[in-house]
Amino acid sequence: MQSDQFDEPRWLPVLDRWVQKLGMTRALLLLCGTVWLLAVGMSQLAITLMGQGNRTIATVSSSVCALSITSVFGYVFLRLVVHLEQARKSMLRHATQDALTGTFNRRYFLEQVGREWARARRYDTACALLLIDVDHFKRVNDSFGHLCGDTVLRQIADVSGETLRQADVLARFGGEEFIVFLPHTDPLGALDVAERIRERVEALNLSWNGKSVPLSISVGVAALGIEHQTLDQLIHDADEALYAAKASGRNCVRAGAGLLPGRSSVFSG
Ligand SMILES: Nc1nc2c(ncn2[C@@H]2O[C@H](COP(=O)(O)OP(=O)(O)OP(=O)(O)O)[C@@H](O)[C@H]2O)c(=O)[nH]1
Repeated sequence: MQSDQFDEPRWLPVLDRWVQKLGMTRALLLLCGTVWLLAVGMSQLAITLMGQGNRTIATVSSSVCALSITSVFGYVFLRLVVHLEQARKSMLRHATQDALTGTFNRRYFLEQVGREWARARRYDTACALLLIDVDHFKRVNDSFGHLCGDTVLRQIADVSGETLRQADVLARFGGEEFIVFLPHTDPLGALDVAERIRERVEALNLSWNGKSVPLSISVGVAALGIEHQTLDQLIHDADEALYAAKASGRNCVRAGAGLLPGRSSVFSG
């Protein structure tokens, strides 16, 4: 997970307040006037100190003053650019990521996958969806505390992320629920990915204050078919499959109706 802390120059809020108070035009005029007076004053001082009337000294001292002032302004400008870029990245993270797990958030998932899903439908390519839900998560929170619960969510996000391909999209869909979009993946491939994630979560072996935390997930799988007119319908199928996984005793993978006609659509833990 990335931190939202960034190195904000301390003078930036002061500068901001100052510009707000005076208005941009007046602040700029005041700044230019001060810099100009400073430049003239410094070069005059240098000329007086180093010998009056000497043209070479005057030229050198004015150049030194101009260079120092340019350096200060260059520094301020560069820090502003760096700060703006950090702020932009931080805003982007807030808009797209879940703060706890570092996965994408629900809003970004629906936006991003909405486009990919439409493309898959349009060009008739395979794609699938997984809904992952932590089993008895309330018990984990109640027995080990919310900090442990948060760690569980992070670990499940990490394990899922490590199992997926780069083109797959993983997001936190709700409290203890994750969603995965698998582009160019047929039903068998999707079941395989779901089962691998389930196995890896089961093997996590997390202990909290010396006690082992029982961990498992249930996964519902749905794959794009002609009956899916909207992304919501695909999600709904995955949700029904997840419900079936919970009803079958949890810690297992279930496929949506009609995903694999004529085959067993069950993987069990
Ligand atoms: N630690 C932590 N807990 C959360 C977070 N978001 C949701 N929860 C908790 O997740 C729990 C979900 O509980 P339930 O919906 O009853 O589900 P469950 O206990 O996992 O039961 P099943 O899904 O049926 O296996 C609730 O206790 C929520 O408070 C979070 O960000 N951190």
